Amino acid sequence: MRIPVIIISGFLGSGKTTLLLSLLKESAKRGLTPGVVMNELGQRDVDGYIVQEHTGTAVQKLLDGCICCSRKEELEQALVVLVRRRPDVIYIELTGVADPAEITGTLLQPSLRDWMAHRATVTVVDAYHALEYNSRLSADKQLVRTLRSQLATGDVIIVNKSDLVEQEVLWGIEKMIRKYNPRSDIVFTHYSTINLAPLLTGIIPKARVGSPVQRAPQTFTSAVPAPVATARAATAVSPSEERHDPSFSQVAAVTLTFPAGDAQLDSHRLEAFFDQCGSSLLRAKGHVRIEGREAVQLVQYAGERTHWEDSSYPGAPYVVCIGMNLNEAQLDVRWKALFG
Ligand SMILES: Nc1nc2c(ncn2[C@@H]2O[C@H](COP(=O)(O)OP(=O)(O)OP(=O)(O)O)[C@@H](O)[C@H]2O)c(=O)[nH]1
Repeated sequence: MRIPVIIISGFLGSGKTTLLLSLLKESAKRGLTPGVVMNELGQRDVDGYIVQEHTGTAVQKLLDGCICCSRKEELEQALVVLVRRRPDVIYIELTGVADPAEITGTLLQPSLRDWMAHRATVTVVDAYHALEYNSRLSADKQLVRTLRSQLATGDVIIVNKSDLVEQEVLWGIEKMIRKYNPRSDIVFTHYSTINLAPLLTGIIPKARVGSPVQRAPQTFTSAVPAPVATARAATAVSPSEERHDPSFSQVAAVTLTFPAGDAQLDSHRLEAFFDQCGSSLLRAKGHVRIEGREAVQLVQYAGERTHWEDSSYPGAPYVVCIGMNLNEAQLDVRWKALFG
């Protein structure tokens, strides 16, 4: 039986990793061994660390560029490696600027097509920004096309962060989605909480192949799932080589590091730093040391909001900023001033 592949697509900060974490927890609950491929625009593996920290799942990481166009061979190689481990299901989380149609094409390569089969593409939409992105990103025609393709190719479209908008906005988003995709399931969520059963129905652990397939409800309408225990699996990390390919579209990532020593940041100043970047900053994330806080902080800036969380990240602190036409030199000057 070919390994089912679920592709998670959606723009920057929409809630893809949040969905992946739910899928991994649900997989653990079902006794499934998942294989995970994650792609990051930046050089640092922020999301991969989050996944390992929360679920202990082995992750194939492809950093510093988008696998959708220029780096398809790397995805193919990563999948070939994964297949050898015989996972029950494979999840591929794309960068926010990747076109999922390109990835389904890769799955049909001779080296892969006998081993895996595309099961579904789930596209996550950020309800807070969905309606304004068309105009905000209009200077980047390639990106606008990609965002439309993310909608057009989604078998399931999750309109996430619905807690941040009014009902009328959700209706507007539904109308926009239907323009590009008349057939997908559309689910309105917060924290990407959907009924995962339709995605995972029929996928059974290898050890149980031959036993009857469990029936599951066929609707995506979700209730909040009960907390589940997550299995700690062996962690296999494949850091990518340092590469400097241009990102797909005009969106690019800049990595900012801390000065040597025990430098710490003031959390309010870091939030102001993000805010002052204006609309050119689409996403920022990293692991930082913050004054007055014992634990390393995972900082996430998405949708003009900054979220903080304790982390056990052991490495050198950093922040990855992702945006359109970011002025790297200016950013660097402002960043250094934070430590003054
Ligand atoms: N208010 C709110 N925040 C959310 C929701 N879903 C996710 N977030 C937060 O939004 C931020 C981005 O979520 P991620 O799941 O990392 O988004 P992503 O699409 O994986 O981001 P990138 O891979 O960096 O593009 C995190 O701080 C999440 O906690 C939601 O429904 N409501």
